[in-house]
Amino acid sequence: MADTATGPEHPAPVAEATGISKRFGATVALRDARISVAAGESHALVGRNGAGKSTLVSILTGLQQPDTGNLRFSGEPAPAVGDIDAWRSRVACVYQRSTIIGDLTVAENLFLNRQSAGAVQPIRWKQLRLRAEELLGEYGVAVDPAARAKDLTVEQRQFVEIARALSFGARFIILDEPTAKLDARGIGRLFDKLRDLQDQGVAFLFISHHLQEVYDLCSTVTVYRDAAHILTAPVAELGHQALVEAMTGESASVAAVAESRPPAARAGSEEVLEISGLTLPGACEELSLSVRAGEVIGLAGAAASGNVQVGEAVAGLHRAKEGRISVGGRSVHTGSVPSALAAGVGLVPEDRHLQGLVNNRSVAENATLTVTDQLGPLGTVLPARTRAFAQRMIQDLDIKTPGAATPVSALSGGNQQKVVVARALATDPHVLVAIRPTNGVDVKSKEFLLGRIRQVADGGKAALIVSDELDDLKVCDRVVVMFHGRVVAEFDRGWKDDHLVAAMEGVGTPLASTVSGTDEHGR
Ligand SMILES: Nc1ncnc2c1ncn2[C@@H]1O[C@H](COP(=O)(O)OP(=O)(O)OP(=O)(O)O)[C@@H](O)[C@H]1O
Repeated sequence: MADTATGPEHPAPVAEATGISKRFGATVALRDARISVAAGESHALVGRNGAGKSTLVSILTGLQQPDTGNLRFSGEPAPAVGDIDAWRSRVACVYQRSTIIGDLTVAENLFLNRQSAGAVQPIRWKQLRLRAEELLGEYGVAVDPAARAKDLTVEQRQFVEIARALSFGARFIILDEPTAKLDARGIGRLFDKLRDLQDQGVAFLFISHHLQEVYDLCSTVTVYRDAAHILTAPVAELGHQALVEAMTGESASVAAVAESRPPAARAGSEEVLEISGLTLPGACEELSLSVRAGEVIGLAGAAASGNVQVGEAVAGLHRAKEGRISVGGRSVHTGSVPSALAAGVGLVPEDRHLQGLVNNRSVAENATLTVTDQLGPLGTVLPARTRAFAQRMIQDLDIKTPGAATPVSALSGGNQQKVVVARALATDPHVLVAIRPTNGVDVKSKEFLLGRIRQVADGGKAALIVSDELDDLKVCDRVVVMFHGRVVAEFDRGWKDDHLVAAMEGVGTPLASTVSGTDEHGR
């Protein structure tokens, strides 16, 4: 920004970073990058997977030191490394993954390490709870201070983290993909809260791969590409196409996946996946669904709909109380992962951290975990074959990594997700169950991933995409919508966004109706 004058009329930016460079070994994560967030501003930071966003966040929050560059908060130099309290009073970050401790109560989490006035004074639990109640009340967060943190919803947990940040005095909060695990209503409530806080002078740096959220929430946007700052502009002056072009450096149309019409499933083709009368306690009741060879079916639903559990059950992760799941006509023992694997089910799990990756292992090992039997004779695993196999996947899915031997933990979030998808595809599954497969993946890489899932079906297999992301669902031949454990609607290709969203929210579409037509893009 050209105007750097400060004073009562022009307060210094709450955060300003200039000339920031950071390397990890041979990887340049940031090159002479910059950002400036004004007081009370809602500023978006966008870029493709691996562009350097999370690295910037770790520098802005004092977790990592830049190799070069300057960092100031409200005009003052950044605190010394390790002065945690000083950093906390300037900036806080709400991550996609929780930083609060599940076994502690909300009150304990809020006042962790500051329960009592002095080291020798005992903790007064009742007082702690009252202070927590007061604090949560002040920021309008309706959460019981006595509740265990692990029992909170993602949304409640984020609100607690925001309240905790504000209570340290921070007036600058970074949100790193905060909506990734929220459904539409949860996102709406989060945005309402952020707007309230913004009215009170709190500034945000908002990171998201959902560009519509940038338009809905932010006034300014900064784009990083290949470790460098590309532009900063008022959101209102930058159209969607221009924003994507800045992110990708290409002028290609962004809507390639949505607009490319995949071939319809072959009429009369065999049923590859059949779910009949499935009851999973607490998740779904008497649910039936079938997917034919050549089909990609969407199983849509909001957070409590049960769609994720149904997908997981197909992969053997949940035992059914009643009902049957069969793949290629063969029954799968519900609750048995080996049985599902043997039947040819591949899974992209919901949480790549909990169910997906082995962090300290290489990209090659992670990508080939499911196919070790193909990597050498008689139970041996040949490193050269593993590398070659992984190399193909790295190219196939456009995974940004220095090499196949790089530990998967050194990859950016979106590239880790691609490794998870690569692993599921490696087995050449008969049925691919992909749960929110493009979570954390940038707009361009989404095309690759969804295109690859489409190819599974086009090759005569079947795919089930379990998601509430409209972009994920647009590649599907048919979308089945669940609400509170039951199928409430079914949409053929060409559905309208608002109809599908309404069905996921449990309004509108009557039970089992089939809705089709032309969507707003004329498809
Ligand atoms: N600890 C690390 N060790 C080695 N390389 C790293 C490390 N952290 C990040 N990198 C590399 O730095 C680059 C920037 O990664 P970063 O996580 O900042 O990207 P990002 O823009 O946040 O991506 P995403 O959208 O996928 O989250 C990537 O090439 C990544 O592999």
